[in-house]
Amino acid sequence: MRRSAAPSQLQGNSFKKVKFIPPGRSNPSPDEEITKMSPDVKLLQVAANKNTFLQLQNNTQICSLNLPTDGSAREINHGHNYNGKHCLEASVMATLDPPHTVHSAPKEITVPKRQEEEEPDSLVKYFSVVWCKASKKKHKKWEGDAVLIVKGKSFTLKDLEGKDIGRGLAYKFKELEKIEEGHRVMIGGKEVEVMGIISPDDFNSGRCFQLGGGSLAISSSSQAAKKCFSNPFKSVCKPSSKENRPNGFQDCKPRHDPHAQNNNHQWMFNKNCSPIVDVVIDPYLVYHLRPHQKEGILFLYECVMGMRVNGRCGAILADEMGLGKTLQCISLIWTLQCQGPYGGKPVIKKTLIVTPGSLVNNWRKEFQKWLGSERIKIFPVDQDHKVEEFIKSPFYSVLIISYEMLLRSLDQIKNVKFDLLICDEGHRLKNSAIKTTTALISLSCEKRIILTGTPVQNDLQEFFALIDFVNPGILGSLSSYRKIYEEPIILSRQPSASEEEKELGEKRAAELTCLTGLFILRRTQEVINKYLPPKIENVVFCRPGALQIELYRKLLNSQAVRFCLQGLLGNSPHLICIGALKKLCNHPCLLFNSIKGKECSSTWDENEERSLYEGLVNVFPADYNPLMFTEEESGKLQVLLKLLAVIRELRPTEKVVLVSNYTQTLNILQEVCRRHGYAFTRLDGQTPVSQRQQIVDGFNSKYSSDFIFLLSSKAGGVGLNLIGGSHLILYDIDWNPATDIQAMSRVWRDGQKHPVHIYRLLTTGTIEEKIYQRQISKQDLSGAVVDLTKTSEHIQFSVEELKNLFTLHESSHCVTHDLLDCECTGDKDHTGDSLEKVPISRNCQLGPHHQKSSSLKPLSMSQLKQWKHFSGDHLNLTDPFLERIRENVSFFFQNITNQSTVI
Ligand SMILES: Nc1ncnc2c1ncn2[C@@H]1O[C@H](COP(=O)(O)OP(=O)(O)OP(=O)(O)O)[C@@H](O)[C@H]1O
Ligand SMILES: [Mg+2]
Repeated sequence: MRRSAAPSQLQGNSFKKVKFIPPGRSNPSPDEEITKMSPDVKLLQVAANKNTFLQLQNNTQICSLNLPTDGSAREINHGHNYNGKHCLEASVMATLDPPHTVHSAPKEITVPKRQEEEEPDSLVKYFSVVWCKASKKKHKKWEGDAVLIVKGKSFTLKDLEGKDIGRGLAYKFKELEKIEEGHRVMIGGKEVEVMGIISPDDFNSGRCFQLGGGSLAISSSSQAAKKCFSNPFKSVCKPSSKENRPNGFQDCKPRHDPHAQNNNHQWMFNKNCSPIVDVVIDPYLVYHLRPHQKEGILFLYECVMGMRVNGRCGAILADEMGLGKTLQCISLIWTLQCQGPYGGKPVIKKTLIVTPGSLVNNWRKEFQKWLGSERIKIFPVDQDHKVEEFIKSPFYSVLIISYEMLLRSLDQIKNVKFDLLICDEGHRLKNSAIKTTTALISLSCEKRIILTGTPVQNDLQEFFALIDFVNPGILGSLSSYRKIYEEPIILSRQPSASEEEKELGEKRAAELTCLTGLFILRRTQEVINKYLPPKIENVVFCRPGALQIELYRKLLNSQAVRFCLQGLLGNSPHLICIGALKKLCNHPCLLFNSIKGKECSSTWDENEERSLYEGLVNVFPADYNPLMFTEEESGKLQVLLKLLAVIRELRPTEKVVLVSNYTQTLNILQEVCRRHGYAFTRLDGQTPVSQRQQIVDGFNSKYSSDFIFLLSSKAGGVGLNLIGGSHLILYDIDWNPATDIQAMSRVWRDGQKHPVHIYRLLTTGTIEEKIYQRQISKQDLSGAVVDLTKTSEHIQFSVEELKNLFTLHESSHCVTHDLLDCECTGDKDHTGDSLEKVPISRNCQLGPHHQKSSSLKPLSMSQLKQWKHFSGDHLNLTDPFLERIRENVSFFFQNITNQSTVI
């Protein structure tokens, strides 16, 4: 029989194909490769083996990067530093349950119930097959590889993208048991020939689809990290034919020693057979590097050099905020720009760093901080420094540009040959359709790094986009990824999932984590905790003012709210109601402004906003002037003022970062600063990008007289260092815990000299408490919230939830505490069991075994219970700041991290 054009004939069947050869690259036959192995290369290996191979040394002065040329180097890299760890590290990123969209899962088998009962599970078998349309032709022209699942008496045929392409029933039971290679079956109009057996493990993990899908160039199994330096020829078998497989497929032996020295990297990158030299990081930098940063640089080096995944040069560094991703990249750039493993020749000449506009100058400053101005010539693009200048001058090696400017200068940038591309805050590339992503994809640079402090596995499709950006095609096409990974994983997380579906989903998730863990690294804040001062976090429940309560009641009685509670959510009136309540919590004058603004507006939506605001204006005093607002009208504002006063008094040299999500609220806070003579500076969405760094530097400077930094968290939170402030007050709460966490991370980071105090202000019994509960309750950590781009518009509310949201709890000191099932009455310091005893539960797209605690994760209810907590009436408050504000506070939660750190 001739099997012309069947893919299997060219490369062996799907699970026998050569591994580690990325799609698109030629896949030379093993024999060809072996004959190419020149004596020179062997000599070179000997030379290489004599080299002191590259390890991260404990000596802070020397940090050299490994070049994997022999087995020992392999062990150092992956046995010691990363083996298995990456799967673990990568897993830490995942935080959330599956997104709300539920995809229909591929149904493996549909067998009538009665049959299923008769057939034992052990009869599920998997085969790799080739298929073609049924015909009477003698010489078959096979059309493709596929996976055949035989369960009981039923067949399912899946193509290598995971799609069902055929189903069948019948066959006698005994015959089914005998299926082996060479066997032919007819399924749904297709003729199928069995090529080999697939182990359940290979099927469950999805590996049997990978290579044939033209996707993964990575070794199989959880040992992937270790194997990525193994011989690329190791899995090679001759195309299947009965002659050379006398004992059946499973006895098939590799033709070449899988443990032989790996020269693959050299084959690809050292064609001139240059001598191998150690790549050593500048001791000037090493002196400052933290251990996790040394590890991170080694990781980035291995990724961009194509050492972790053969021929793939992308990486995602997803360290939590403040871990010094910038310094790690600067070290990498400086190292690669000066040297390389082959003949010492530099690996890169030009680097492109794309970053949010507000951070262009931060990058410049960091380069200056760590390398001074002489070593490396960087070119930050701003109004006065255009890309043309960079292009014309051979002087500069690093171009730093904002995402917006990149789009405008794309044509010019495309003409420059960049060897390394770094995308800071790169989670924005999670949408492959947006212009920025397509622009960056169009750049030919192979070595790509995404930096992000935000977890990247919240949404499996966004995850795919990020992975596909750094290592294009590594997960195959989006459609095959969906079938093989996303759908089974999501399905397995549904409450209705069967055991089988759960197992499959978990295995696929584990496999995906392992594969991507080779080039994703995430470390949590804990690795730098020991370098940081203590952090005292407080959740402060502020009693609402009398006017606030009256207006709140009135709003809840409005027709608009009643409509919402009847489930009439057509034009999203609930969002308008929520917005009004939130404004009221910040200050009644904001609500007043909205009412007046709408009265004058011709676009006032008759049905919704009018019915919400009806009669409200009468609750305000007749001569109410929002510009003359008083501080007593808002519970939170009163607390804020007392807090500012006590900070000023007790810590006269310390500064405060005051955060709100709303510009209008910042206006009020600014007015309050003015009234009380507090010097302030402000950064919000309107602040020109060119001025942002200056404002930040000004505040951080010890010579600055500014006491307060007014920050709009959404506008400018990401990436900023505000270590000049040691008190951070979150004036309002966002639905999305990530926004708040981002803001909080601005002050508690490397370089902070003082103990950090964080105050989160919530109005007792109101919607703010509900949002907080939603943030921290496990159930609500689902897809919609932990992502900076998601807002309340993305959250679906049931009528029940709205009922709860639209309730004012006037008699409670703290509804959140009431919900904790805590026995205490809040009359003394109360802390539950030690925090360690409480399992920290995090929901993760990639499964339960990928969970790890982290200080930057949203709290869970059970964790909150472990915080010290007490009511405002508590007599002996030891914290002098809390003591001063207690009068307006009904309840406190407090947690101290790093209490023992000596600063
Ligand atoms: N080894 C170090 N020693 C001292 N300071 C350091 C070190 N590494 C980084 N820093 C400082 O820590 C601060 C935070 O670093 P960086 O801005 O790079 O964090 P990041 O990981 O990018 O965080 P984000 O996700 O918030 O952007 C910077 O001021 C940086 O200079
Ligand atoms: Mg950063």
